[in-house]
Amino acid sequence: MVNTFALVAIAISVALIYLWFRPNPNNPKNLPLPPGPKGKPIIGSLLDIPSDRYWLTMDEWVREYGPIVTFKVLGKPVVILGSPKVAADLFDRRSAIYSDRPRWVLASEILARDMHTGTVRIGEKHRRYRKAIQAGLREKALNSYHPIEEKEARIFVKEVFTKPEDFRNSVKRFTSAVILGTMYGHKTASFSTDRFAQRIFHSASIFAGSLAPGKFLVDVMPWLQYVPSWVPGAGWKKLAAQWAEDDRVLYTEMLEEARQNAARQPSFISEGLGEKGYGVTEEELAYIGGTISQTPDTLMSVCSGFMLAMTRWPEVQKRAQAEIDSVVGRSRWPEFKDRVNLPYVTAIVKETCRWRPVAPLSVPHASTKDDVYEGYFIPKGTTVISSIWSIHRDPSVYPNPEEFIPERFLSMDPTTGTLHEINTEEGKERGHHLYGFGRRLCPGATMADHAVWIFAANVLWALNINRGKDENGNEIVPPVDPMQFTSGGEASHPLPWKCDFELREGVREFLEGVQLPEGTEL
Ligand code: HEM
Repeated sequence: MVNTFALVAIAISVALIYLWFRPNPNNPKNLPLPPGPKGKPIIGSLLDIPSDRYWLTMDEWVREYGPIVTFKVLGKPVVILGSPKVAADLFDRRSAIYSDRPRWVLASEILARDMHTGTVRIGEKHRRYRKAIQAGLREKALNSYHPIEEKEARIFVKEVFTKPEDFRNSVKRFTSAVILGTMYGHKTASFSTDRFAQRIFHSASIFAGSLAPGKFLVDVMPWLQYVPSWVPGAGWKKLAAQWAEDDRVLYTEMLEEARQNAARQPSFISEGLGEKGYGVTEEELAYIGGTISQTPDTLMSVCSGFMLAMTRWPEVQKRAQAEIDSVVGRSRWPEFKDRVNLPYVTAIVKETCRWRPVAPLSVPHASTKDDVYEGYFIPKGTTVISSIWSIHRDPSVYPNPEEFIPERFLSMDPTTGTLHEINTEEGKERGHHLYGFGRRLCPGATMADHAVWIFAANVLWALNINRGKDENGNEIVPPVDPMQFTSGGEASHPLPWKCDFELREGVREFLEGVQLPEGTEL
């Protein structure tokens, strides 16, 4: 009897040892994971990732271990891609494998009820949502948004000149007005009085916060979602349910507003309603709109980054103004049609996106198949992060990466002396990777780029952004190191800095012609 038990115990032990150590049939040579920090037993590198500006830690790992790094959290590998080549190899060239998202219980399943285009898992639903967005953002629609974008950029100039102390809210108003106007046909009043503007920023900050790695235990231990909310420590469930309900109400209200505005101002959402729509249900359309309504926050960060760079590098500002004055002149505002003749302004926008990327770690992807890359094994289900911060600092692609150098995106024709846009090899048409990669590439990238460009062109034409002064009247050079940018969440914004706005020649009379929407408080 004892012998039988012993034999069974031995057989089970041998089977378990075999199962534990057996070679993975997809990794018969037992290739290693990409190199990286060892971490601690069981928890791995969980405690090595600070809650503050964690992209800087990941960037240090890239510098130490190379352009592809692995760290582990509770036994699960996370891979960081830290060069343009590696990111393009995996996310673009192997997009069939690397286009899923990790499972986010709080952000995706609870808050977004599995209908957020950016967090939904790869598959039929994701394809349908992307198709809907692409249908809504086709070239004709993007061109029809130009009058709204141009008008809002001029309202920004008027507002910021009148209330310079409140310029951060004016930037928020500009980006909200562009998105709410084009997506819903909504006329945005002041940031503080508008019906939707503050709510979309609030919703975006909760959503971005809920994506922060390790912030909510339920993402590490999904079973926690089934613990009743009266159990000590499960109070987060009530809060999450409230956030989810606030978002549902907001998205539904905005969709209804688009329906009412359809005749006066057709919009992305109104075009998607009804039988001819985009092939999604009305509820899904509301959530697609909801996903997009979170983008004023990221747009605001790029526009503020541009203003900070102009304060810090006045010589760049002057050169751009000289280009604008020679092409546009002083008797009209810059328009989209000028873009082709303003390569230096375009290069400033690109350099802003490269220099201080608003999403320094982009949005994580996940793999759906075991894979081998450059002698390393990457198992199915691995979370793969593109460290845009590191990618935009690869000195072989972007020499002197800490310097703000728009010229890196330009070449000069030696015979005519005219400037032309050039793009870096892996950055393809944009020259940077702010908008991500592959099948998850931001579908709003062109629209976002238009909004930032028209903002930059109009601000440079109308205003000098001057440095603030200290109590002795000396100019304050604004600090621009990474600590001057907010931490946490997915988006990083410049912290407040001192600057002044001065109207350029002949602009005052143009401001009189800028009509402010009803409800605007100046
Ligand atoms: C400066 C502004 C913006 C930035 C920096 C930005 C950046 C990004 C990034 C990094 C991603 C993830 C890419 C990846 O996973 O590889 C993304 C996804 C997305 N963006 Fe944007 N975006 C901006 C504006 C917009 C706008 C204006 C729209 C729509 C009009 C938009 C719609 C989306 C959607 C729907 C996704 C999810 C795509 C997917 O997962 O398939 N974004 N964006």
